[in-house]
Order: sequence, then C-alpha cells, then structure tokens
Amino acid sequence: MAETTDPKHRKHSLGSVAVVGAGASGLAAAYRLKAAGVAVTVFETQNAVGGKIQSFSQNGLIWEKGPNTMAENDPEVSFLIDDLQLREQQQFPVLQNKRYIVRNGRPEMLPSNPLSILSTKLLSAQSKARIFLEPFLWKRKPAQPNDSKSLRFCSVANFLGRHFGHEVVEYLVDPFVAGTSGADPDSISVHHSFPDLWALEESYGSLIVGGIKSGIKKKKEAKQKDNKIQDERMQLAASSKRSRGSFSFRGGMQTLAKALAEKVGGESLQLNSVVIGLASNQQGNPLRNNWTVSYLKGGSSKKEQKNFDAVILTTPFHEMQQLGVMKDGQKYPLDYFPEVVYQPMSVLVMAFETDRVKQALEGFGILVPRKEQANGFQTLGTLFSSSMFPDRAPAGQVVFTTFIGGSRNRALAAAPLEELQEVALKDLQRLVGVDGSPVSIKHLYWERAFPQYSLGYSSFLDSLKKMEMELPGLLYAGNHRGGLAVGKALAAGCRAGDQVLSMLEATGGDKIFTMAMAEPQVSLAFC
Ligand SMILES: Cc1cc2nc3c(=O)[nH]c(=O)nc-3n(C[C@H](O)[C@H](O)[C@H](O)COP(=O)(O)OP(=O)(O)OC[C@H]3O[C@@H](n4cnc5c(N)ncnc54)[C@H](O)[C@@H]3O)c2cc1C
Ligand SMILES: C=Cc1c2[nH]c(c1C)Cc1[nH]c(c(CCC(=O)O)c1C)Cc1[nH]c(c(C)c1CCC(=O)O)Cc1[nH]c(c(C)c1C=C)C2
Repeated sequence: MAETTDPKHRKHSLGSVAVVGAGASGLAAAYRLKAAGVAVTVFETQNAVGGKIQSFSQNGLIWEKGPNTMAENDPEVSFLIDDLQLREQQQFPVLQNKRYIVRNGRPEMLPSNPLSILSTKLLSAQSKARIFLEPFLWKRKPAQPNDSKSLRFCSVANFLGRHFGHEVVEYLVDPFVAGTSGADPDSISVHHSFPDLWALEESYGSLIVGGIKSGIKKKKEAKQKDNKIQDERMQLAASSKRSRGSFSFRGGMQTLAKALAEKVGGESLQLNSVVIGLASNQQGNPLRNNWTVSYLKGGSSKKEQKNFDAVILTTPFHEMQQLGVMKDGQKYPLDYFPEVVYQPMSVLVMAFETDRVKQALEGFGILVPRKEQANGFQTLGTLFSSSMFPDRAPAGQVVFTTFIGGSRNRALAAAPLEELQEVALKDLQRLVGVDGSPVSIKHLYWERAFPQYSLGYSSFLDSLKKMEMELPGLLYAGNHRGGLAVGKALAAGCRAGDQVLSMLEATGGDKIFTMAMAEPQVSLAFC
C-alpha cells in the first residue's frame, strides 16, 4: 500500500520507539512521535504520569510536591501548550514580580527595574555603583586564548563576582541559584547552568550591555518571525508566547502531564513497568527493530521483552546506572560516566488560619541567602502559594510552600517532619509573622531533587555523547542535559522526538544513523 504522508492516516509504517520515563521530557518526546504517526510505548515505574510533576488536591487545598510553576522560553513549549489547548488553563501567579530576599533578618523587595536598584536596601551604595559602572568597566575584550580549563571550571560565583562584586553574589546570585536548583553559586558551572551569560561576555564584554543589546535583537527577530508566520495558529502561539513570566495551570502542574498523557494515548502508556535492561543488536544489516527493552510489569518478577527501532531515555542518571545495557550480545558498561551530584530537598506545604499570619506578604515568595544563616535562618525560601494562586487554598486560610535542604544543609533536608516543621515555623514567624501551628501540613522529601551542573560537568555531557555515538538509536532527553526547568525538559523531549523521527525517516533504507545530540555552540571566555 502506498505510504501516506499525513501522520493521521499512517499505519505506524515509520517504526516503533520506546520512551523510558513518563516525566515532562518523556511525555513530550512521546507526544511528538505519536503526532508523527510513530508507534510509541512509554515505560513508567510509577502508577502515574508526570515524574517530578505531582499535584495533589484535598479539601480545597491544591499543592505541588514538585514544580510549582514553569516558563515558556522555547518555541516547542509554546506550540505544545497551544496544541494541547492548555492556553485557557494557564494560571499566572498574582503579583508574580513581587519577590523578596532576606537582608539583616528582614524581607526586602527584589528590585524589578533599574530605578528600584537605586532605592533597594538589599545592596550597599558601593555595589549599586558597581552595577551601573559595569558597562564601562567591561568593554569588549579581544577573544581570550582558547582555555578549555576555564570553560570547564568557571563557577557562577566567580564569573558574576568578577562583573558585579561579592555582595551581589551573596545577596542576589546565591538566593537565585538556591531558588532555582538548590545549589550554591561556587559549585555550579556558569557555562552549563547559564550558557547565555557566558556567550554575552564573549560577544559584548559587559553583561548589562549584552543583555540590553541581545534583548533588543531578540525582540526584532521575534517581530520579523511573527510577520513571516503565515499560519494563524503559529501566529497566535507566537503572540501568546509573550506571556507574563512563569505560570501554572488550573488544578496544578499535573494538568500539563495529564494533557500530554491524553494526547499520547493510554494504549501507549505502560505504567507500573520498570525497565531493567536495554539490548542493542547492531550486527549485520542495520535494519530496524534492533533494540530490545526488558521490563518488569506491575511488581511481577517475570521479565517481559519488546523490540523497538529506537529508545529515548529520560530517567535520572542514578537510575540509568541500574540498567543492564547490552551491545551485540556483550555487556556495555556505563562505568565511564563520572558521578553526578544531586541536591536533596524537603518541601513543606503549610496552611494557616488567616488571622494567624500577622504580616502576610503578597507576591511570589521570599528567598533566604546563605549569609542570613548567621542571623539564624535555616530555610532556603518560601513560596506564597495562596497569594500566587488564591483558588488553591481553602477559604480563610493562607498557604506557604517552604523549601529546606539543598547544598546549604543536605542533612536537614532528610530530617524528621517534626524538626522540619519547627525550622520552617521559626523562619516564617520572623518573616511573615506566623503565630502558632498550621491547620494542615504536607511534606515531601526528595533525596535526589536536582542533578547539579557542577564544575567540570562537560565530562558527564561528553559521556552522554559517547553513549549515543556507540549505541545508535539510543538518545538521552532528561533534565541532566539542557536545564532543570520543566520548560527545558519539555523542549528536550520534543527535540529528542524530532531527532528519532529523522532517524526513522532516514533509515527507511539501510543508512546507519547516530543521534548524538547536536554540539551546543558555546564560546570561550576568560573565567
Ligand atoms: C521539589 C522540586 C521543585 C521543582 N520546582 C520547579 C519549578 O518551580 N519550575 C520548574 O521549571 N522546574 C522545577 N523543578 C524541576 C523539574 O520539575 C524537573 O527538572 C523536571 O520535571 C524533570 O523532568 P524529567 O522528565 O527530566 O524527569 P522526571 O520528572 O524525573 O521523570 C523521569 C521518570 O522516569 C521514571 N523512571 C526512572 N527509572 C525508570 C525505569 N527504569 N523504568 C521506567 N521508568 C523509570 C521515573 O519514575 C520518572 O517518572 C522542580 C523539581 C523538584 C524536585
Ligand atoms: C527556595 C528553593 C526553591 C524554590 N523553587 C525551587 C527551589 C529549589 C525549584 C525551582 N523553581 C524554579 C525552577 C526552574 C529554574 C529555571 O531554570 O527556570 C526550579 C528548579 C522556578 C523559579 N524559582 C525562582 C525563579 C527565579 C525561577 C525561574 C522562573 C521564574 O522566574 O519564575 C526563585 C524562587 N524559588 C523559590 C522561591 C520562593 C523563589 C523566589 C522568591 C522556591
């Protein structure tokens, strides 16, 4: 029968793909492949989709065990939100730009524009001067000698400290890094965590000048792109993409996971199924169906197997290491990978009677810099959950989501609930005047909440590339590459799906196709 080009009518003639993991990246990859008419099977250990995305609802309280918000910075994400008809479900935090940072034991508003930098109590006059002088102190330098060491081992603290000084690192950079990864700015690579910053210095010298010029350039490109977009739907996506910062969905972030799962289709979701082995048979003619996935279903000890043309892996690396990988009948050891550091995190969701919160703050939330531990604070920060999304708290209650642990206090993340509640109440009493105990408390401990993009993280990324080169048809798409954010995981999943689709289309005949991720283009700069 002649192959149709319309995915809707194709009878899966393109091939079959296994996706391991039904988190944001796995669901996005499966969504992309299914839309193109590929037979997809998503294997997921848990009896639910979403991975780290887990929303819960009880007696009028909606809370998140994982992500509370996401951003829409990649075109794939904007398209996915429109295609899933989630635009109407998007929920933007009320007053989302009202963010606070603790200084000298008190919440201080984070400056949200250049003028408010002049009046903020977060920084000394000297640091403010340093920020305004940065464009003049950092003229574009001639390209530095290619020093891969500086590229691989330049920390966020070092890089931004050189531009703006120590106090900016302590009271702006440190809380931002803790509030977006649970890490500290001395331990993470600027090149892997903030690749755009690295490129700005290389291209413009000054980060402020570079930020302004690249912002203007992006706006111009977006306008030109809008003008070029013929398809009304894409035009809508492009225009609606200029959303107002980060957001969630009605009912919580799980709404996104459920919408993706529905689009992928229940027949493609193999829940309660843990993958224990991947075997690649590259011998002879590189025809399709050269991947065998072994898995245990529903707690049974009976191993089941299924063959596929390609595999997309989205599991955290510590779980990937448990997989038995075979190549042409021989064990393929993953022992050339370096260890990955993970940050632990305890999340406490506490609801209080409104009159028990004496100095409630409106807005997104509050972050505690490491330096404020000297003033007795132990939490990393707290989201003002019921201020962000008023429809998620029972009437007459105020809800906070407090984060404890990270690199700042790994042991405390694993402490018993009683101790965590005491720590959180002590900080909230000082910051928002909480008086007394919560009417309800939910707690989740993540032993490995976030992979850390440490100094020298290139060696992990190089190992991923080696694995993909040596095992044609296998691609990694989880949050250990390309960013931790939900939006970045979705984009990675979409791109992995597209890459596998190209492979399937290219190897309709007998071409061999390896799917090493395109080398991210980075430039060298002096660290
Ligand atoms: C507490 C917390 C708060 C966060 N807050 C935010 C936020 O506000 N905004 C934001 O943008 N990001 C946030 N993040 C980050 C974001 O949620 C994650 O980076 C992202 O969801 C990861 O998606 P993933 O698909 O890469 O991995 P995961 O969600 O971890 O999915 C991997 C899946 O693979 C499954 N799996 C593992 N091994 C196997 C196996 N052998 N067989 C079958 N299945 C397997 C797992 O069960 C899991 O479902 C937060 C994360 C945490 C932990
Ligand atoms: C205090 C600890 C944490 C809070 N949220 C997280 C931690 C560890 C987890 C987290 N939050 C965000 C991300 C995505 C990061 C990214 O690369 O986009 C992750 C992994 C979203 C986020 N949270 C903050 C910022 C600036 C962002 C980026 C998107 C946005 O601007 O909204 C800061 C922040 N995090 C927390 C609070 C209370 C807070 C600010 C007041 C909690």
